Amino acid sequence: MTPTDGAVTEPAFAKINLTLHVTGQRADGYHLLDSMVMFTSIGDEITVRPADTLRLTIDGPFAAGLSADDDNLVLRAARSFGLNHGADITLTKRLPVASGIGGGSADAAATLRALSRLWGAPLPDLAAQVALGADVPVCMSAEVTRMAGIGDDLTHLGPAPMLDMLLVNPGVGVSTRVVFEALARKTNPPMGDAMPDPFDIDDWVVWLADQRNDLEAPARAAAPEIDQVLSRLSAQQGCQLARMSGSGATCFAIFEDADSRDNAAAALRVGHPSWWIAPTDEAPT
Ligand SMILES: C[C@@](CO)(OP(=O)(O)O)[C@H](O)COP(=O)(O)OP(=O)(O)OC[C@H]1O[C@@H](n2ccc(N)nc2=O)[C@H](O)[C@@H]1O
Ligand SMILES: Nc1ncnc2c1ncn2[C@@H]1O[C@H](COP(=O)(O)OP(=O)(O)O)[C@@H](O)[C@H]1O
Repeated sequence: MTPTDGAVTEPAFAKINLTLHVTGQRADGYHLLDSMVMFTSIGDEITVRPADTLRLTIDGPFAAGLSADDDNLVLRAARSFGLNHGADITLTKRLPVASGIGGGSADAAATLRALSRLWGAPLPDLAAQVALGADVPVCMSAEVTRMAGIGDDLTHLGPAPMLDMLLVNPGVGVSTRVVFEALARKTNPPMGDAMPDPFDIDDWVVWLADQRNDLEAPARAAAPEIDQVLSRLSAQQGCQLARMSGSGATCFAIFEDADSRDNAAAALRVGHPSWWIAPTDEAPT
């Protein structure tokens, strides 16, 4: 890539639901959420270049799990501008597919940002973003965000605290729709109003210990491997908290420091060569 080929690159950071409280269900079946969302520095990447027609190429370690057909969220995002413009789009897929860390939604959001810059066009509105995926609006920014409604009511809370995080996926794809449908009780308490000190990770850990992911139980029933991931993560030295993100199956753990996180990653890789194990930290904002 040369700086003169007109390329625009946007990161599609992994989305982590630090909490995910399901507080109700709408008449159309969509669930109401109260979720604390943050982003990590690991993620997919979208690059767009000027072209006459729309084309998508996928590379990266998880490229084989996806096809570049019209249903790909990247191409759906491009068409949502309602313009007949072309672009050569490259998606570098580093996140496992259907894994509770918003890969598809983050890709769609990054595509919207990149094409808005390339085409000089305004971003599609909130309704158009939600139509791509309920998680697309929150993925438009990398800030810590309290997400309510079905994903369309956002309160941005600023940059994430500095933290040392390990993401682990047991290599099992989980359907978001199936997990929501299997949730036994649809009305559960929201997070409450007391919030942690935004810059104090110890305060976050104490606060998170009192919060929940209501989708963890149905996801664990669908994919029992999640039990093993959570118990292995919790047993690692320096692990302060381990929990599932989104509808699973990716779990995250917050570690005391980068050394204990990296030691845990090395230990888990030995016992579980097929797991996706990604040491990471907070996304830049
Ligand atoms: C559960 C969450 C939490 O952040 O994340 P992931 O597990 O997908 O990462 C999201 O709400 C997922 O958002 P997203 O993956 O964009 O969902 P969509 O494509 O719009 O919907 C997928 C399926 O989940 C259900 N769904 C989604 C969002 C929501 N608030 N209520 C729902 O019931 C929908 O009914 C649909 O059948
Ligand atoms: N660019 C994309 N990246 C990931 N998944 C995509 C993409 N385009 C379409 N999909 C489809 O969207 C579904 C949800 O994927 P994903 O967003 O990764 O799930 P999750 O939000 O649970 O991590 C998958 O079944 C996948 O086939």
